[in-house]
Amino acid sequence: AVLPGPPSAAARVKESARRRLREFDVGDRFSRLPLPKASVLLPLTVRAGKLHLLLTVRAMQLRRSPGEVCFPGGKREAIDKDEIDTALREAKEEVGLQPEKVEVVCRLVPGIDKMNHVVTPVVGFIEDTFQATPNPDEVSDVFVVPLEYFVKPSNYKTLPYKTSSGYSGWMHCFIYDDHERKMSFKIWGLTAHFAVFLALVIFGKHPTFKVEYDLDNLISSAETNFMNLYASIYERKKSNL
Ligand SMILES: CCCCCCCCCCCCCC(=O)SCCNC(=O)CCNC(=O)[C@H](O)C(C)(C)COP(=O)(O)OP(=O)(O)OC[C@H]1O[C@@H](n2cnc3c(N)ncnc32)[C@H](O)[C@@H]1OP(=O)(O)O
Ligand SMILES: [Mg+2]
Repeated sequence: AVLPGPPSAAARVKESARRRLREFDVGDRFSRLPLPKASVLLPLTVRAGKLHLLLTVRAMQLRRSPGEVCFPGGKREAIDKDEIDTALREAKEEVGLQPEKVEVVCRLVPGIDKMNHVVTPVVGFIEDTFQATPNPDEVSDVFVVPLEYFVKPSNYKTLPYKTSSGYSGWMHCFIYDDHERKMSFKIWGLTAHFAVFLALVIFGKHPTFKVEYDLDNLISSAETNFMNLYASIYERKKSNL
């Protein structure tokens, strides 16, 4: 019999990421919150020995967030049995990614979008050979960014935000220059929030900018931040009844 050889560099990069990600899996712990739901897929791929994230640019004719950078994803539909189903269904619709070509690793702590959807990030590995076929109704472009950019950016600023429920904070804003394609992409808000958290989880080191987490207790501080935001919306919803 042929013995398996040593794992390739790419396989080792994936294995250490997988291990870190599993420690942060929230499973279905946030699945029963009484707010509408959406999911995004955080598609990870290894290129030239480094982890990269695939992102999309939303079509200009979309009603919500036209032209903004986001992950493949969308609102939950009745046929979806969980957050993972939603993310995979949307990724197929938007960029032609076949669900069976995704190795789903975990669900991370959710965020909340402008419309008060609980948005669950689902992390999965995709093949380095994947060629996106953007659905022009929803996606105008697809690009990849080295995951390390989200802890060590060369063009970064913060922007203030305040939700309608009165919760305020800072959001990250990255400009990523894709030198090969001679294009720049602005990644901010909820999408940047997920990308930064993913990079913190996987690399376990301090970023070059300030974050609203206790980095020594990343899991619990991420959950506390989410629950504070959630509580501000939930309290407000109740008082509007
Ligand atoms: C502390 C805790 C954390 C909190 C975070 C703090 C950080 C920052 C907070 C800052 C907070 C601010 C947050 C910021 O914004 S920040 C600004 C930067 N932008 C972002 O980060 C993007 C964030 N948004 C998203 O990722 C998505 O919107 C999510 C995933 C939330 C929803 O997904 P999505 O929006 O993608 O939903 P969809 O894919 O189901 O549907 C999309 C639309 O497409 C229509 N459609 C479908 N099929 C077709 C078709 N064939 N032909 C034509 N049209 C078609 C369909 O009817 C729908 O239309 P409509 O119904 O919308 O009109
Ligand atoms: Mg979408």
